[in-house]
Amino acid sequence: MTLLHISEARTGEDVLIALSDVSKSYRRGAQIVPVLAGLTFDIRRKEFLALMGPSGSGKSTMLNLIAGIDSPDQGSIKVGGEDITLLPEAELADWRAANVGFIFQFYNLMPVLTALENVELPLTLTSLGRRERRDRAQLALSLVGLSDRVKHLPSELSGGQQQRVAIARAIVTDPTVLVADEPTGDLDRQSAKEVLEIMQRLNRDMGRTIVMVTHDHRAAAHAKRIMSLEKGDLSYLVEQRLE
Ligand SMILES: Nc1ncnc2c1ncn2[C@@H]1O[C@H](COP(=O)(O)OP(=O)(O)OP(=O)(O)O)[C@@H](O)[C@H]1O
Repeated sequence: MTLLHISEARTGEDVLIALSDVSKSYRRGAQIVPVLAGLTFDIRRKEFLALMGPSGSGKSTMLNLIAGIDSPDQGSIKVGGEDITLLPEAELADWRAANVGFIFQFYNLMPVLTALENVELPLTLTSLGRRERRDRAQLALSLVGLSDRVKHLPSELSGGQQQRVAIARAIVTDPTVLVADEPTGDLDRQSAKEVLEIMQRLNRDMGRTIVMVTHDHRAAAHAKRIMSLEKGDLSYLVEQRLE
């Protein structure tokens, strides 16, 4: 394991996501709070990146920018060569639906829908027919080991199982990138391990690009690369390569 400065780690090869001079501040009353200041770094295709750092250091902000949920004040964010900061809001929403799979800490499943219906939901925005949607949702659920739970409601599933349904929902549209914000934050150690092993498999065996925010070193150890966003010096990132 080596520790190196981010600028030395940039190879330029097979870059999927490129942040260039990205800054973001929030306004709190009359005060402007800078969160990200001139951040430049790349995420390669098929990367599994864990983003760590102290509370309030801007991890979720950065994830939201990469996912097109939020826009920077300055700088460009290119995903697959397309600068998403230039897209108007309506186009950005379409871009997100087609390119980003979200995994949240508290699963965000629809309580009145079954596991299968939850996974099918993002496909209702596509032109796929009913049969095709169902087949894809079933396949996604089988990839997370839940073929025998398709008809269960979220309330009939454990936390770990609910998060696996959420992962199936995130991959069912075949997105360009999976973003996960504290995906194991609400899980016991065993369920967390199962969820992380599924994410690892999606990355290693299926070439999924994953960006995961986590506080947990055990969770981060499942990634291929760990970056730490440091409070105080917001543009400084430390990278640990785990390969
Ligand atoms: N919508 C918002 N309006 C105002 N301030 C915000 C907003 N979102 C985030 N912030 C502030 O920006 C800073 C970074 O927040 P962010 O959620 O990105 O940090 P984080 O590293 O993910 O923290 P945590 O680990 O606690 O989730 C914090 O000081 C937060 O209070």
